[in-house]
Amino acid sequence: MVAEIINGKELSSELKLNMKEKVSDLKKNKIVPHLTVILVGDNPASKSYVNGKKKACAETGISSDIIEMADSISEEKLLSTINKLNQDQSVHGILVQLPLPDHINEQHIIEAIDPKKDVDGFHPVNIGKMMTGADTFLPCTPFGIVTMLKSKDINISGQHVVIIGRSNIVGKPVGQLLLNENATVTYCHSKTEDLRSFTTNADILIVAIGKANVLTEEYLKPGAVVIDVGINRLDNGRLTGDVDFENVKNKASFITPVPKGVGPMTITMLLQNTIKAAEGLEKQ
Ligand SMILES: Nc1nc(=O)c2c([nH]1)NC[C@@H]1CN(c3ccc(C(=O)N[C@@H](CCC(=O)O)C(=O)O)cc3)C=[N+]21
Repeated sequence: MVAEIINGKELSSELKLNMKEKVSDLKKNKIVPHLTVILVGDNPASKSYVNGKKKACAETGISSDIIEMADSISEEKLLSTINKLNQDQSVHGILVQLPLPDHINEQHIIEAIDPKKDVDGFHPVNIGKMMTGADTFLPCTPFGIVTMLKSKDINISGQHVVIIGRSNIVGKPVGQLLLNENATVTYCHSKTEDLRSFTTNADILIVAIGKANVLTEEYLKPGAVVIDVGINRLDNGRLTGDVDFENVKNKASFITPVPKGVGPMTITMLLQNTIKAAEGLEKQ
């Protein structure tokens, strides 16, 4: 068996066509969806991701701006910038690019963003709503993963999903979203003993380890769906996931590539959330 590839870049292009229409409808009603991204410091990876977001906004007609701040900025200054954006009626979505410098408390920053403008879906209010299955901004990477599975009509209900990774932005919320879809969810992480005993029972395996090419075929049940959330830059400049794609592709039924997998879907779901913010949550 050769796994079918779930191409996140192509799916993103299709979804963006739809979004473009929604944006032009909003513009007819004099609403121009606007995303403001705050970028602190000059981490090259962060800069490149932020540019990707800006480009994707432009493709769909969403207006965006980037506020760049020095690495040495104080937490107070960043908080006051967020406060101004919270008050600004023309700004629908606010995204503070993570990670932040060590002297800034990320949780303080996330909690300062108006939950109605929290297009990352990281605010505790939105996380709480997500857990209860209420309508809210879903965190972009988990939302993208669920959208990819549904695009291929992959059954989630009753399936055993195993997640490797328990971060607040990927592992934990993707488990909640899939639980809401009636999956049976197992969380594994760096302290898990005998990882293979769990992963070889997974119908859907979500890999967010943060190490290049470490997930090989002996961790898989034949026919499993493999979602690779990793983005690792190799010394030769190439991007690769946490999954050893070539090694796994003959044992899985579906697999997401890196690049052109989960990454582009993360950005596309950010656009979707920004449109939702512009439409106003209560209207949905
Ligand atoms: N507040 C916040 N929200 C985020 O959503 C957020 C963040 N901080 N910090 C960093 C991570 C990472 N992230 C990616 C988005 C798109 C690609 C992406 O499009 N990747 C392309 C390749 C891009 C390239 O070539 O560099 C791909 O996989 O095909 C990757 C990574 C969003 N993040």
